[in-house]
Amino acid sequence: MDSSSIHIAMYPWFAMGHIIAYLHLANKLANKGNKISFIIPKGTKSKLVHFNHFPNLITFVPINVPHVHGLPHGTETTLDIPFSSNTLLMTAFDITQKEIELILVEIKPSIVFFDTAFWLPNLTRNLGVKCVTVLYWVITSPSMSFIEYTVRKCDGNGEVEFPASSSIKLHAHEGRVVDAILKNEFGIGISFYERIWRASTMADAIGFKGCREIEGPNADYVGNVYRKPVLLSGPVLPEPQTSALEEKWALWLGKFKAGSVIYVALGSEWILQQNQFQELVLGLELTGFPFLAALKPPLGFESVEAALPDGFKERVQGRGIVHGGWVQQTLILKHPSIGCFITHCGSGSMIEALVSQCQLVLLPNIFDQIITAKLISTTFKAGVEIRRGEEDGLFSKESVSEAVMTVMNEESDVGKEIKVNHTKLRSLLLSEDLESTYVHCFNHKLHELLG
Ligand SMILES: C[C@@H]1O[C@H](OP(=O)(O)OP(=O)(O)OC[C@H]2O[C@@H](n3ccc(=O)[nH]c3=O)[C@H](O)[C@@H]2O)[C@H](O)[C@H](O)[C@H]1O
Repeated sequence: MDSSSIHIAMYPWFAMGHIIAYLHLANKLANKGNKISFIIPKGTKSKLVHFNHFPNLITFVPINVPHVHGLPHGTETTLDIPFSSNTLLMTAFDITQKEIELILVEIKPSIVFFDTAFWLPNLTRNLGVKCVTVLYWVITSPSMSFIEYTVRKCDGNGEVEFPASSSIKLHAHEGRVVDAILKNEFGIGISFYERIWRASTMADAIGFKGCREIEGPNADYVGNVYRKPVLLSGPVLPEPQTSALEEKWALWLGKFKAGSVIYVALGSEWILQQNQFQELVLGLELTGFPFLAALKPPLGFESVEAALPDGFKERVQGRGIVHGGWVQQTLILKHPSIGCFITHCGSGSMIEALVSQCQLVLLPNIFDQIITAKLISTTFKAGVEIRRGEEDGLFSKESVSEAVMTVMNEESDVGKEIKVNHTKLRSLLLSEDLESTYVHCFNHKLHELLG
């Protein structure tokens, strides 16, 4: 490798949303001539190869996911388990410390990117070579700064000025989700926030997927709180996929007029309870629009078909599909028939949503998605949240239908406003030099970290 090239190792949390986002970043950094060693569970590589655009510069390093009591055998990522089991997978993730140390000693990277492995920086102290660690969050900086401010506001030592743009008001049910981040165990004997705090304290620098033009000074706030250098990679837009949309979806979507189909996907982790699953699909039926919902079967069900309301499949025959498996989301969002995307606001899906031409309906689940939904719906008015119960956070078929009809009625003031504001964000993200400038500066800062 020439002197301008860096050997970077990456070890993201075992969630497809993190792994895919890291691989998108790996492509951008490989495009700058860097060599990437991408450490992932051995069976997960097959799901990723078509995302890898620089096979000679990005090497997948397979590891075994240790078995932890309570985890189904063969579990590798959060895609394989209900959200409630994520803490067990995080325990397995923490047990990989020894294997990770052996890998790092062998490959001797100059920089390691990580996100929840708070113990990783310590492993790099004994490699015999200078090795810098970057805590790289794919969770948005407004979400992280909100959490940090919430903790400090409670501690009464919010000495660092909090970005006013993020003064976000949460509903009662949302507040409980945020509290869970601070209190619930995520891996043995440690909360998710404690994990964030240790990782942020131990890392040499803190990176974010995002840009100040959208997220404001939130990344700088987090850097100030931890007194660490902050690196922003920009939005890290997915490289065009090398594969084509599966024929069955291309043919089915091709039956409908442009902009008329609702696409629903809630990321790789969210498994709805049956009652909410049914309210969601009944809400789609109520809209009268064609729809494609890619959802995981509700808890306790082997298939989405088994969980559908009575008579639903017959009523929507030819107009609506509820699919229980993985779909090529970025390619579906590009299809001209898709006019509305109901998204859970995961950071990967949100970027894909913003660069799409769909109207956006927002249905967040976990804490960072809640903050992202507020940013898009309230700050930018580029999407509409589905109304939910203040205390229980439940939505109804009526509230699903109401949100879709609001954005799909482009004659209405709200529909027009959403479209105009979304187009502004899309133009910003796709503007000629935004991403290239961020990636160039990010790469330059990595060199600066190496001294
Ligand atoms: C960072 C963190 O990752 C988590 O991952 P999750 O999978 O839920 O969501 P995304 O970030 O949208 O990631 C999901 C990724 O999987 C892709 N996809 C998903 C479903 C499908 O059927 N086909 C696909 O191609 C999608 O295109 C996206 O790139 C949490 O959300 C968290 O809130 C988020 O901030």
